[in-house]
Amino acid sequence: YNIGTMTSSMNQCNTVTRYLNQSEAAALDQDLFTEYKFSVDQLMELAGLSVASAIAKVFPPSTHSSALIVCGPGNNGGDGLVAARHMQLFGYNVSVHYPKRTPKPLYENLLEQCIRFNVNIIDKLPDTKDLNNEYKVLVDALFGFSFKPPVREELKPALDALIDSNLPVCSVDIPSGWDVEKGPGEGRALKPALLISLSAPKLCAKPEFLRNTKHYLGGRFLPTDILKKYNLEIPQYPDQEQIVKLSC
Ligand SMILES: NC(=O)C1=CN([C@@H]2O[C@H](COP(=O)(O)OP(=O)(O)OC[C@H]3O[C@@H](n4cnc5c(N)ncnc54)[C@H](O)[C@@H]3O)[C@@H](O)[C@H]2O)[C@@H](O)CC1
Ligand SMILES: [K+]
Repeated sequence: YNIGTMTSSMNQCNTVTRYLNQSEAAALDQDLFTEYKFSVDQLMELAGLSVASAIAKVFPPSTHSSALIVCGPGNNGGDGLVAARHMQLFGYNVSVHYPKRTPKPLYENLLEQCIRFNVNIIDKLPDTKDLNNEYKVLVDALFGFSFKPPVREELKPALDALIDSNLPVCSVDIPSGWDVEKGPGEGRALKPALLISLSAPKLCAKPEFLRNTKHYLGGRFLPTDILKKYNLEIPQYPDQEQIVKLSC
């Protein structure tokens, strides 16, 4: 009896049965802002903190000291800027590449905070060989649930750098370049080593698309009524942690 209990708790698998489609992800986001009166800054801070926490769990600073975060123009990029600051506090040596900057106070302030926390801002990405030599882990904060493929020319070099590198890539919410509902598609696609789904997993995070990808859930801010409204059952977060491991 005792052994059985132990085995089953050791093999415990956290799985989800419901995945959000693209319009549900956007609608849930809107509900949090309009009905629950959250500001973007609040949710982005929690999202970015959970991203940094999952990365530190899987690729800790003791073995993966030097990290490069590639940030896109939307809120996914904002999550990356927040994660950059927390990772710096966790002991990483963090660099940020932020090629298309959105001129809004939220992003400008997050970038300024990065600079003040000694995050290194790099305007030009090194070639693949130098990238592989200079960093230990990459963070993909290019596109989130609002992305529609194919990627436009202006951000293609940033996505290509993530795809071409042989470093582990940690994707924020959606592996960039993937269809939010249909996954990586045919041909050349990013293969993240780690995906951190935020608030609830989207369809592209189904296990069939994540065969060699570790999967965590973060963004611990969903009220019970939202879970009910969207028919979501998410695993329980352990204790006070910001993240919960999905899959076995
Ligand atoms: N409710 C949640 O779970 C929360 C989500 N957050 C983050 O917000 C993300 C969604 O943010 P947004 O809605 O701002 O959008 P995204 O960050 O997903 O991307 C939108 C940006 O990408 C550009 N873009 C879209 N398709 C493109 C293409 N084919 N080629 C080049 N550029 C393209 C758009 O012009 C826009 O600037 C989520 O994935 C998550 O990371 C968090 O910040 C806060 C809370
Ligand atoms: K991403």
